[in-house]
Amino acid sequence: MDEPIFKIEKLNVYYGDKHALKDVTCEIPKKKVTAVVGPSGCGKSTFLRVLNRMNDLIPSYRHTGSVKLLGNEILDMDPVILRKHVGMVFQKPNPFPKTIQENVTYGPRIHGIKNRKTLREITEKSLKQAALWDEVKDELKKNATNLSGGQQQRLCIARALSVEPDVLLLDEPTSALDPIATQRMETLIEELSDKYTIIIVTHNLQQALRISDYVMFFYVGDLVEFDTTEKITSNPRDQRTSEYLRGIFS
Ligand SMILES: Nc1ncnc2c1ncn2[C@@H]1O[C@H](COP(=O)(O)OP(=O)(O)OP(=O)(O)O)[C@@H](O)[C@H]1O
Repeated sequence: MDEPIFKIEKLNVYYGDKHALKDVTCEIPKKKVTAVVGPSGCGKSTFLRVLNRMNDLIPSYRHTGSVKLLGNEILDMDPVILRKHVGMVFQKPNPFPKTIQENVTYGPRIHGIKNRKTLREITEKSLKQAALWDEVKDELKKNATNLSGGQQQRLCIARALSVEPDVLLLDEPTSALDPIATQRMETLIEELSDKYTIIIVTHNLQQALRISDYVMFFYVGDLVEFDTTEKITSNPRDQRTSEYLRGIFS
């Protein structure tokens, strides 16, 4: 296997006394789709949010152990730089109440890009990658909040892609979308995985199995099993994984 994008060793996460992730050790492969699954409250979102330090602002939060992005300890990195490499898209589409173009160029501007032509090129490239360009190319100056839910979510993907990250973290990105928008998003995720590492939390097990190359199964803070989707579905090692996949609990 190539060098993993994330190397995680003995990661323990606490919110006050709550031990939310227990001794998690794993390596996340580059340019693959890894789905994070498990019952409610097992630590999926916590795990995802560790990876770009989104939990840092929670006063009761602390973690021990090591999380390395391409060999660099993320706690030693400037969070702004970390988040340039590790973008995130949330459950509910959350475009800024600004124009479509301003949404996409927000990140590049923060990172010092001012040239208008360059910003226009980034806008087009990012919107094309997010499969939204054809729908919005004539209305880049319109307010993003007028877009449909599915379009807003693809705009959030374009906004994340505009700073050329290595990793996209997706936290239940389709749970607020209708079935057609969900299907478009799934196709998009598959396309993007040629260029980006994608780590997706989803409650929808069928979706996880459809779109992922690897599956991580968490249960009450433990990483019970992490393997290729094929192996996990055909021959899970742990009985809890097998029962979860068979829908015995959810
Ligand atoms: N800000 C917080 N403060 C205290 N406890 C928290 C906080 N966020 C999460 N937890 C707790 O940590 C555990 C893991 O939560 P997390 O949200 O990561 O689970 P999850 O698997 O993503 O759940 P769900 O599928 O319901 O979204 C839960 O017991 C939760 O109550």
